Amino acid sequence: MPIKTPAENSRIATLQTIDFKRLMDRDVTEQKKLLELSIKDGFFYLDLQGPTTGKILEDKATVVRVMEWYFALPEGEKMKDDRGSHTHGYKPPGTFTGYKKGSRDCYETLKHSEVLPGAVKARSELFESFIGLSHFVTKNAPRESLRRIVLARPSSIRRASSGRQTFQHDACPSPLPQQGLDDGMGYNKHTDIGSITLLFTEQWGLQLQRPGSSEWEFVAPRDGHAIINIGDSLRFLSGKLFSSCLHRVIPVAADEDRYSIAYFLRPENAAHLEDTEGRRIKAGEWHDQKYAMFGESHEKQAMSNMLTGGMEKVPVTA
Ligand SMILES: O=C(O)CCC(=O)C(=O)O
Ligand SMILES: [Fe+2]
Repeated sequence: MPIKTPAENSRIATLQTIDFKRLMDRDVTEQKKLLELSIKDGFFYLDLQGPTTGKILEDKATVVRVMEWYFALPEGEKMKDDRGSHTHGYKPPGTFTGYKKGSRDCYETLKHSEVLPGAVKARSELFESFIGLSHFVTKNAPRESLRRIVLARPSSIRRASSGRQTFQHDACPSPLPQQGLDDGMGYNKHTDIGSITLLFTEQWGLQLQRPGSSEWEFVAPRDGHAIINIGDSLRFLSGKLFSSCLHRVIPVAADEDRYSIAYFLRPENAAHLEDTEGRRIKAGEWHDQKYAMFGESHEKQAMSNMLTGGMEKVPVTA
């Protein structure tokens, strides 16, 4: 089935690409580019084509097929994996706010951090391989390069980190054709909590707002590439040098469900951060408080900088 694209007059983000292999080879030009992009955009493509990383792309395609099967299960089946947790298990749609004021999200997720959720245990070999590769890709290339370059601020970037894989499905609610696309709920604007997010999606829907801009731009899905974005924790650890770019997901087609896979690399819970308000806070506390905020009303969210990581106030960089 052809992939649905946004309306013709939509803005599409022009994002730069980092080559994974060059980063692994410690190519200084690529490291410099990564640093510049982390400061200016906080969002870029990661080219994963080639013999070293081909397996992650192969695994990803299979994982998407398993997700199509999983998310089509009856709600009661999926709820068996609901742990009421932000780090593992199933999260039903409507737990968070949607992108439109007053709406709830249409996003259901299956999260894995230590133990594979019951429903996908039978595919443990596939999931373990994919998760291991995601950790390798985020930790050994972007994070290591940033750490090496920002040696003037080595403190917490050097800390151990952990990761979590999230399998996501933006469900097309069944009465949507009657409601019209505008009522679709997507995923409300936010910055990511952790250090680095590795995102795979074959479909449109993701939008970003460049630091300092108020325009939403679509991020085009690109074969052979992951989308990387810097999260709040790494921005805080860099002394707010890096950008944790604001993004959201909106429905693009009334009759199309959307799938994405995110690997969230984050600092260990005990790492010290200084947040948007200058508060000293541990990474684990920032994680828990921000996740709680995702569930609050739009009014309450608007009263704090937490969801947007303070990025709405960052002036445009040249
Ligand atoms: O589904 C997507 O493309 C992005 C999801 C996202 O922003 C998130 O899970 O933090
Ligand atoms: Fe996100």
